Amino acid sequence: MCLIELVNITKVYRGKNVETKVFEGISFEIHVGDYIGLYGRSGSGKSTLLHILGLLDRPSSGTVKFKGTDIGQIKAHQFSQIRNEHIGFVFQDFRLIDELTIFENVEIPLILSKQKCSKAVREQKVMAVLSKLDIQDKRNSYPQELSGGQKQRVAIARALVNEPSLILADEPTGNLDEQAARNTMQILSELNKEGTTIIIVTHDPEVKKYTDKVIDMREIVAQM
Ligand SMILES: Nc1ncnc2c1ncn2[C@@H]1O[C@H](COP(=O)(O)OP(=O)(O)OP(=O)(O)O)[C@@H](O)[C@H]1O
Repeated sequence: MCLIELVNITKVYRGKNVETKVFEGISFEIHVGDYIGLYGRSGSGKSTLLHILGLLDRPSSGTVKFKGTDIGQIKAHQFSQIRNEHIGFVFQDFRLIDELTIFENVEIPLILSKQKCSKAVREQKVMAVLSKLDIQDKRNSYPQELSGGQKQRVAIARALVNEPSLILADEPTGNLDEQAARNTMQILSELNKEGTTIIIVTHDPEVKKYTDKVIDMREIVAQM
């Protein structure tokens, strides 16, 4: 089943003096259950593509369909609603909020979700993902009190709490030592086995051992 369909996508950044065409006329599909590594050299457009797949940005032209819905045809608030409910993000620098506890950080997507749930349900959902990621004992700690690997587990818990169809991970192992990186990749593999579609942007060749498919930016640009 097709989760995301990109048809004839072009992305051009128009600055004051410079116009950068990142890619032109690319088409491909992401299927439910895919575990994809997105590779390419620095500046090749990986983040740009990830932002389009994650509904953080729109292409300059072409069609993006998410679960069959043409996202070019929907209003801005629906666009962010689909993103909130269906997509979880994991970043290299974790992006946890320092002023909030681990519990509160993981609770954020539930508070932002349009499908409001009670405090008791939020508590139950947050504790379930914290336990799944084996970080429940840190619920009252603050991000700066955790190791890099623990922070990334919290970030994965936050990405998961809304039970998204898709997880997009931008260099998730980039700030981790070898052990924590392996642990993070094992967690993502488990989630994929449980049915979550995952796309990982990476420079790390080790990640290829885990993913099932590769999107190489060189091939995408070669389509142009
Ligand atoms: N907001 C922007 N405005 C103008 N140009 C941009 C913008 N964002 C990215 N670019 C340009 O688009 C191209 C692709 O950038 P992008 O960040 O997608 O690459 P990347 O493959 O993710 O790189 P890296 O691995 O270094 O993060 C680059 O030439 C970059 O300068």
